[in-house]
Amino acid sequence: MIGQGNSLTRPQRSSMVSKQTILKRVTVPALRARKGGEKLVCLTAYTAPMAQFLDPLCDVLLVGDSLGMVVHGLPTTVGVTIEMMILHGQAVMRGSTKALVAIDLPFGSYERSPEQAFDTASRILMETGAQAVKVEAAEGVAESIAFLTGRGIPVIGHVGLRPQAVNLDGGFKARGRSEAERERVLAEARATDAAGAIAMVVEGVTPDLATEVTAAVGCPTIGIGASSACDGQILVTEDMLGLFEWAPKFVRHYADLRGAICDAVAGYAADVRAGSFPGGAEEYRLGARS
Ligand SMILES: Nc1nc(=O)c2c([nH]1)NC[C@@H]1CN(c3ccc(C(=O)N[C@@H](CCC(=O)O)C(=O)O)cc3)CN21
Ligand SMILES: CC(C)C(=O)C(=O)O
Ligand SMILES: [Mg+2]
Repeated sequence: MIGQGNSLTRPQRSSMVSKQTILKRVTVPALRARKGGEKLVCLTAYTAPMAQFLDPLCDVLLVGDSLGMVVHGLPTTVGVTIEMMILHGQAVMRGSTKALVAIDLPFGSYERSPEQAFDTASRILMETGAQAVKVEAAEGVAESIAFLTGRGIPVIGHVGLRPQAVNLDGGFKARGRSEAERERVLAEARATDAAGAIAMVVEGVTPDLATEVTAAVGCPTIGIGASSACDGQILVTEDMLGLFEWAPKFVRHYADLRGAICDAVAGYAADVRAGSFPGGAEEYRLGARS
């Protein structure tokens, strides 16, 4: 009954989903329509302020499970939890209005069965308001993609280098350098597409394999370390900004924010030690209001 719960008795403008709220974001059909057309611009986002910067410039914001490594200092993405994805997903939704927001299902939260995948995906969409989830799509996961799609949940696939399989692969290894591998990635991509995925990330593959995958599937491909043959590109934002301590070979650095931060902090430290910060402009005065 409306009016029973505290959260509904005093509606907050920002959290009430109006017709406009959903319509002003990039929609799933609009995303799908970009196949072979204008390139899709995608980046990861984990926080509200970063989402605010990126939202006007991007088609898709991905709350990637890379946040475990980039923000939480984990060695791989295997330790990321559903709760972490929800907390960061909520922050990104608060900081964005226009981009389609998709959230990675973390390791262990979807692989067992279509039912497990549905429970996790529906919970994540319900608690964040995001539009889509992303799954790392080994061939066996295609059944779950179809199960979710058939029940109203848009799914983005992720083929090629699958970071959640790092323990099996013995590292983050590029794909498509042998014929057997090429066939496996192509099979994963075809199964993901046939299951109804709205798009798929293609990670860490050779340019000819990226070309072949992009031609073989009906949904847009979003490349990361997969050449310009894909229908769009994604990078981890902290990598392209030069904020993360290491970066894969496929990253281009568009800024050196580590350098900028170190310079800024060195300046602050020097001023504090010299007693020159705070100065007059940064002090409160008796009787004055500002
Ligand atoms: N900061 C960050 N950026 C990412 O792109 C990223 C994450 N974290 N975490 C999750 C996954 C892991 N990813 C990675 C991590 C390392 C390599 C890497 O070192 N690759 C080797 C390729 C080795 C080979 O040739 O097979 C490289 O030299 O780039 C690639 C992708 C991509 N994702
Ligand atoms: C790099 C993208 C595709 C990703 O899966 C992540 O950030 O977790
Ligand atoms: Mg991921």
